[in-house]
Amino acid sequence: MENIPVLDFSLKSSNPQRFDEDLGTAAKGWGFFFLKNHPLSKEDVAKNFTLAKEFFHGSPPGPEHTINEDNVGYSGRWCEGADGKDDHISFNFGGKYQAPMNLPPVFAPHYDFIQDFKMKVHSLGNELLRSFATILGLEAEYFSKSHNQVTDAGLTLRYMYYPANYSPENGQTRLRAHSDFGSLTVLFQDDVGGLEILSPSGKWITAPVIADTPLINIGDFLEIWSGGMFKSTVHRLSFRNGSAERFSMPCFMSANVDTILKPVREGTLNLSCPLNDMTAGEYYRRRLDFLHRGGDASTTPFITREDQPSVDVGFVPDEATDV
Ligand SMILES: O=C(O)CCC(=O)C(=O)O
Ligand SMILES: [Fe+2]
Repeated sequence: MENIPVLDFSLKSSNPQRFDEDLGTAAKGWGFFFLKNHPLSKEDVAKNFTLAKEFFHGSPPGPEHTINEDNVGYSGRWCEGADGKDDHISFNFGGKYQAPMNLPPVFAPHYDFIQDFKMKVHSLGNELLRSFATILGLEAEYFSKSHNQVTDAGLTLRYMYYPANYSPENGQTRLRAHSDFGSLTVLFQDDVGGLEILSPSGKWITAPVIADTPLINIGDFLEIWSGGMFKSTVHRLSFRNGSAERFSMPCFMSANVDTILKPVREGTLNLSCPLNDMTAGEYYRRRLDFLHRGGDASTTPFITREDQPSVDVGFVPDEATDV
């Protein structure tokens, strides 16, 4: 039985070398890990879920799609992907700051709270980026200095809702197989669970839910910078977990828009992706266009690795195993 690693963030101060070793093993193997003893408060996380619930229960699921190019706004049911068939709804608070008066009434009074929470998740992400740089033999600030939350791309907070009475006949998936296209993702989920992850041996595994313990995964940028050493692992949600509604909150950390996407060491890229020194901003924009604005798959950068299926362009229907 394969298990997703659980890392202890308290080691980062008490035994940093051990923490970095564990992080390196997790990043090279699964590309996913749980993080216990992290600095984000239960109360803050719970408040975000309360806001998300109030918003999604209050506005009827519909096809409206108002998400803008800064990744801010509402993305309606069956709207995402080239064929628009994934069954979920989301509200994104993109990296750039948004004026509170443009927010839906449920969120507007909590503008400061949401911005503050994004800053806290971003600080945690930067701590992890310092470890990733150290693991690669780079100065600790190598990655974190190109991740600015206030002046640049920063962190996108996404509230996600998977309705209970979903309709597989309308779409095939709740969330199709994909890799995340930023630097790293911090995912909070409710106790329904159901996220499926492609394991190092190529099996779909349903991730367990561990209370107060976010799941963190490597995104495409870190995979590229590390020359493919750290894995940006494919994950999905399919229609096999009963009919319970589900809420989740992924937080996507991205790099400053002008950061070049190429391996930190010349000639080490062991994955395939049409990059040509593309910037992080351009990569992100093209993947967002594909997701939200019917972008052309042939001009969208997707990573392919020998051990992972081609992603974002269809459903991979084989069953997952619970762990
Ligand atoms: O809802 C989830 O648990 C996963 C969300 C996710 O993978 C994404 O939005 O990229
Ligand atoms: Fe994802």
